[in-house]
Amino acid sequence: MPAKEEKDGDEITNPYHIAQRLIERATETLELQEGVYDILKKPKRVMKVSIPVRRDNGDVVNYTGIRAQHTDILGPTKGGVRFHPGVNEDEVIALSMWMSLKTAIVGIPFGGGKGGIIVNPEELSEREIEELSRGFIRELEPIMGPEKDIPAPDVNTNPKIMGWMLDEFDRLRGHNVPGFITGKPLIIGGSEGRVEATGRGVVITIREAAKRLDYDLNKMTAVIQGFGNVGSNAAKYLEESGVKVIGITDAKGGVYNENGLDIASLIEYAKETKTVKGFPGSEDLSNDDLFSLECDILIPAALENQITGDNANQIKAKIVAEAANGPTTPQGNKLLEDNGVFVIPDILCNAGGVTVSYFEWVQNAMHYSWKEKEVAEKLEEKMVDAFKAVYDMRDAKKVKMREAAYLVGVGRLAKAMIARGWIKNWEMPIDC
Ligand SMILES: NC(=O)C1=CN([C@@H]2O[C@H](COP(=O)(O)OP(=O)(O)OC[C@H]3O[C@@H](n4cnc5c(N)ncnc54)[C@H](O)[C@@H]3O)[C@@H](O)[C@H]2O)C=CC1
Ligand SMILES: O=C(O)CCC(=O)C(=O)O
Repeated sequence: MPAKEEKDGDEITNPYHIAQRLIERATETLELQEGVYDILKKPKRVMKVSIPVRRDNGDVVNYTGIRAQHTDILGPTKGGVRFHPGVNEDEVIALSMWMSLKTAIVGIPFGGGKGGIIVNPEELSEREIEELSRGFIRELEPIMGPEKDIPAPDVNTNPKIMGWMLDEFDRLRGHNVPGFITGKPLIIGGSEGRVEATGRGVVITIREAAKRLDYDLNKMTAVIQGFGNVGSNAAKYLEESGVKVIGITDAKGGVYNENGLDIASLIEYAKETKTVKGFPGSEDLSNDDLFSLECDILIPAALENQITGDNANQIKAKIVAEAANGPTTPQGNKLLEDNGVFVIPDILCNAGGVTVSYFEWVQNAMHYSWKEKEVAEKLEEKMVDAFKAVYDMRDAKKVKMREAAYLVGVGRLAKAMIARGWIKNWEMPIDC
């Protein structure tokens, strides 16, 4: 369904429609030919596959996997694979569109891709998850590869799963292809700093925002929704930057401590118990209460559509840093902006992950590896430049950060279309 069928006042929660609307608006502001939106509004390719898995009890269950490749105009499509019962085609497409914009904003030579399997991994044994992961790659191998489409971790996937996926791909090709996947274990070509990269990048963008807004991080408090890869690393780097993290929730519950949670101990605790809930020395906290807590920084680091027309007015934070992809609906976003909240949009805020994935791919191509310090320095430079590009666009066009990010992302994709001869007789009206 085209995005235009929804009216402006409606609460739009379909991520595909949200992505389309924002891209369309950017193409209009940039006065691009309609053909540009026609290209960007849908993915270049979507492949849906069946993955039969023999369960431990002998039953066979046929799972559905999806891979969307939005555009490869800047390079091979790139993006994570999530395992979640809520995965659906529109969600995966939207996530692939956001990848295209994200890679353009940080200036790396990748297009946008994303994948998912409709499954609750908590219901599967480790052997079953391995079989499912290998099956996903077997089915999608024809459209993947280091110069075509490169997967990585996302919700409920991790380096161990990337290792299985790489092994399956290598067996199919008959030789080692380390650049096929990123976020893999170090011993088989992973990069130092990839596990931490998204959280680290989130905190760099918060620091850059605080500088511009003249806030002192040492006097700030933060709350985080989601304590997986991204949320836990964001918490760690926030604490290191002097921010007091007072509230955290995950899918099973939440914790609050007005004096600040001890993040290193909480990470250990959550590793053992698979949740932050019940962390000694803290009070219980619900997701609803997290959003309305008195704090300076709110970081949604879980799933889409968490900040909506229903709860955005309750948010007291001065900065919302979107570590998750698509955590805010358009209505929620409007309320945040009307209330003067500084939003660091997802396609900028969480771009640290794919940036270090790019460094991993480069190291694989060189058959060489960098030390963590070098990776962290390179990430710092990319994130600072990306933040500046978006912030400068915000000033130049007198728009909010989200719209500015879309103008930078779509503008750079349009520049590539000019360079490839897809658009003729047109010049960028702004520098991006
Ligand atoms: N892993 C990466 O490098 C990147 C991830 N992202 C995005 O960041 C977000 C989180 O991803 P990861 O940390 O990798 O996933 P993860 O699987 O490691 O962690 C997800 C966390 O969200 C929590 N969660 C799930 N549903 C929830 C709910 N309804 N309420 C509260 N918490 C809930 C889970 O309990 C878990 O703590 C996703 O939107 C993902 O697309 C974005 C860029 C890169
Ligand atoms: O590291 C990557 O390639 C992709 C990470 C990702 O899925 C994302 O940025 O949403």
